Amino acid sequence: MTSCERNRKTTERTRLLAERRGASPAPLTSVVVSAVADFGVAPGQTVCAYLAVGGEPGSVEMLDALRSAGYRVLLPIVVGAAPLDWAEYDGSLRPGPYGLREPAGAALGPSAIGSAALVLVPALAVDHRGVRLGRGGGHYDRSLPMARCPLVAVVRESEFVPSLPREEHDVLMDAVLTPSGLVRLPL
Ligand SMILES: Nc1nc2c(c(=O)[nH]1)N(C=O)[C@@H](CNc1ccc(C(=O)N[C@@H](CCC(=O)O)C(=O)O)cc1)CN2
Ligand SMILES: Nc1ncnc2c1ncn2[C@@H]1O[C@H](COP(=O)(O)OP(=O)(O)OP(=O)(O)O)[C@@H](O)[C@H]1O
Repeated sequence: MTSCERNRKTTERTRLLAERRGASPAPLTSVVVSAVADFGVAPGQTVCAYLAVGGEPGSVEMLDALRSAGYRVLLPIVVGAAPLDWAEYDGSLRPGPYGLREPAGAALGPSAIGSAALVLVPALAVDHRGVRLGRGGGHYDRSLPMARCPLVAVVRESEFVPSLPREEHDVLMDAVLTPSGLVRLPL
């Protein structure tokens, strides 16, 4: 990856974050439950999810819908530049860094992502090959290699784009979920 391509990532991030500031909320409830079922994940199995911030699609209602459908829901905990830690979402949350809210339950360790049957990955954009653009901390790139299940990026329709700059550490997504539904990748 050249510094020119790295700059492209930064430019894309700035553009996408600005677009999100004017976007209408996308709480995603039933479409998420359908997508998880579409991958054959059964009630009782574990789904790694996230608590939406800064205009991301998703919501607390999305997490509650997954729990109501019988899934065990894990949420990420940021621990500096280490891989993400995880804890079960039991309905209680507490403030975390970057304006995030985090699960209040006991931390399970970074390897807990290995117990997931599906990971919902927050993203600013994803391309037709499955290349994901995140917020630039590398948190998911350090954690996703420990997952052994489908990885589903969650974005708005306009954030599902033909091509994004790709670095060697970027982990490819298996599918993209938008408010319109699930698309398997690569296209
Ligand atoms: N929902 C969510 N959780 C996540 C991520 C993410 O992208 N989305 N991350 C992906 O790696 C990690 C945390 N990284 C993050 C980095 C920056 C900001 C951020 O810019 N926050 C805004 C505040 C947004 C708000 O208050 O609405 C800010 O600090 O200005 C958020 C998360 C782990 N958890
Ligand atoms: N597996 C990894 N091990 C160590 N460093 C990594 C790894 N993956 C990414 N990084 C570092 O993290 C930084 C940000 O990477 P990148 O721009 O791909 O983040 P991102 O995917 O947009 O962010 P996030 O995953 O937090 O949403 C880069 O400096 C990169 O070198």
